[in-house]
Amino acid sequence: MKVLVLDGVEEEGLAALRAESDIEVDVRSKLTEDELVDIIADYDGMIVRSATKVTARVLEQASKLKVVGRAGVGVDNIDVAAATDKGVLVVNAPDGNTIAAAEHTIAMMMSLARNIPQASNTLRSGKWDKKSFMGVELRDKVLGIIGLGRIGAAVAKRAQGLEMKVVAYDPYLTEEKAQMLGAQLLPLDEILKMADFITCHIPLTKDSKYILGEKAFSLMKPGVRVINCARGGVVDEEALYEAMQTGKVAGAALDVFEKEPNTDSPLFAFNNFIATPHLGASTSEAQLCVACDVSLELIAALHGEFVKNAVNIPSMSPKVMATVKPYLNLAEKMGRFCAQLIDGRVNKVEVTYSGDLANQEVAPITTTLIKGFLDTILQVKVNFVNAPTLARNRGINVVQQQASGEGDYANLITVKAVSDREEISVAGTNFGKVDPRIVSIDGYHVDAIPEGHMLYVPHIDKPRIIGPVCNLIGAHDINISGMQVGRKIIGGKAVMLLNVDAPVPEETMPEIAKIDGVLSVRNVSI
Ligand SMILES: NC(=O)C1=CN([C@@H]2O[C@H](COP(=O)(O)OP(=O)(O)OC[C@H]3O[C@@H](n4cnc5c(N)ncnc54)[C@H](O)[C@@H]3O)[C@@H](O)[C@H]2O)C=CC1
Ligand SMILES: O=C(O)CCC(=O)C(=O)O
Repeated sequence: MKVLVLDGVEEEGLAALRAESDIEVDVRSKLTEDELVDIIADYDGMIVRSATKVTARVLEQASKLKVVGRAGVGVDNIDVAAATDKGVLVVNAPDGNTIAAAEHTIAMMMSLARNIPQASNTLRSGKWDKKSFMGVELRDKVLGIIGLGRIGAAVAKRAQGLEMKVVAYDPYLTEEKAQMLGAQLLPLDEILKMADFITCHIPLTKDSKYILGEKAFSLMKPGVRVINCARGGVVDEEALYEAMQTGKVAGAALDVFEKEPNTDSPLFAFNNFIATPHLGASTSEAQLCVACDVSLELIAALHGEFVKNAVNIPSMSPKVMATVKPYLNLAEKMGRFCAQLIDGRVNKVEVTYSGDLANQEVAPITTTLIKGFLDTILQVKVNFVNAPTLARNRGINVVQQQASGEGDYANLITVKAVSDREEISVAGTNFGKVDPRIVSIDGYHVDAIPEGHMLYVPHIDKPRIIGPVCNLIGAHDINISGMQVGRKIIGGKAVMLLNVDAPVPEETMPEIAKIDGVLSVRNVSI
């Protein structure tokens, strides 16, 4: 497998990736979109920082690509929706650069308070000017943090060490958590009115775009200082320009811009404006950390194992992972089995969990079952990433439910598939920890190992059915390795499920179907 590494990802952090015998690492300097489009079909994985744009056009050509890794937090340079549609996993490395970004924010705040970059420039140009650079202290000042996540929390902790009063706006955080971090949660408007320093630590979303815009600046306290080390577009640069022009804002520090790279912002005209070229994560420690983290995620993803920091599939704690893992094989096989049994356009797949699974986090099992189901009927590559979207796009309503009460099995997954022609149900369980079995089809008990080639023959429960079916299969020199028959009442409908060493030839199927008492016949391959 080949992994393309761009944007100067720290070389030392790629060691784990390079150590994998089946992975070849190809480090390139920056590529244009056209260059990327030309070569991307050769790669199974890629790693970027923030410079490379992984666009829908690039992904369109990425026929082998399984995973895009972001050595950092923000994935706004990756078209995640297009990746999801294509079944490409997107992973990030959200923890490694938290301290770097928080320290950069504190450095920006101190620089704003004490005019350090400007004073340094003046001195280097030969002027010993003390008068122009009167500063302010941080002690007892109010710091307003917008977004109290990983970085916001690390900034809060450091600001308290500087004896600042920390207030925060984060509508997705509980009061208790904010209290633990030593910050008082307040509505945004109140923060804007009271803060001496305001710093943003939120992703750029449709809700957060221009969160510091014209209205916000109008509410701010005169003499406020504003910092953005999160994402360009969170601060409206035109509105900031106006607020600096009027003197409302006493200083601003931006590490990130709406358009990057940005070397000619009108804001550069203000002496009380400080800028760095998206350096928040640029420490050797952070770069090593994110490169190591993302390399491990790529190794896991390329080997089909679970990743910790997936952006476009629900993330799973190690505890949930340990619980669901033994059932994924069973679920995928059940999905495949069901899809091959049902006729017509499927519009609903209902998955019910009981026994041990009744109280577990089962969503990943459902996704795997749907993956197995769709895999057998679609030409496109189906995986854990795009299975839910593909099901939705095909009008398949996936319902997941957990049964209450005791059942006959320690764990049981029941799938009911409904089409415009029929409805079928299949139940399966794991014997021991990882030994999958189909234990019921449409309520008929069986005990079949779902693997290899199988022949499903619903029939009437009467003599001279099983023998003739087996004779016809044997006449084709096909070995039968397992057989299950299930019925509800003597002489009623019954089902027969055979494990065979090769698929029964299609031309034999009508002969089997003609046997008196056979209701239908179907090959199933797992
Ligand atoms: N300048 C740089 O080099 C770096 C920038 N970043 C950026 O910093 C930002 C924060 O990163 P983390 O703290 O790791 O993320 P995080 O996900 O841990 O925290 C984000 C916080 O923002 C809150 N939030 C989301 N939308 C909000 C809104 N509209 N209003 C208020 N709060 C909102 C969330 O509830 C969450 O608590 C990201 O955009 C990331 O890309 C991260 C690392 C380096
Ligand atoms: O990789 C970088 O330099 C930028 C980091 C960043 O912006 C992020 O992690 O969101």
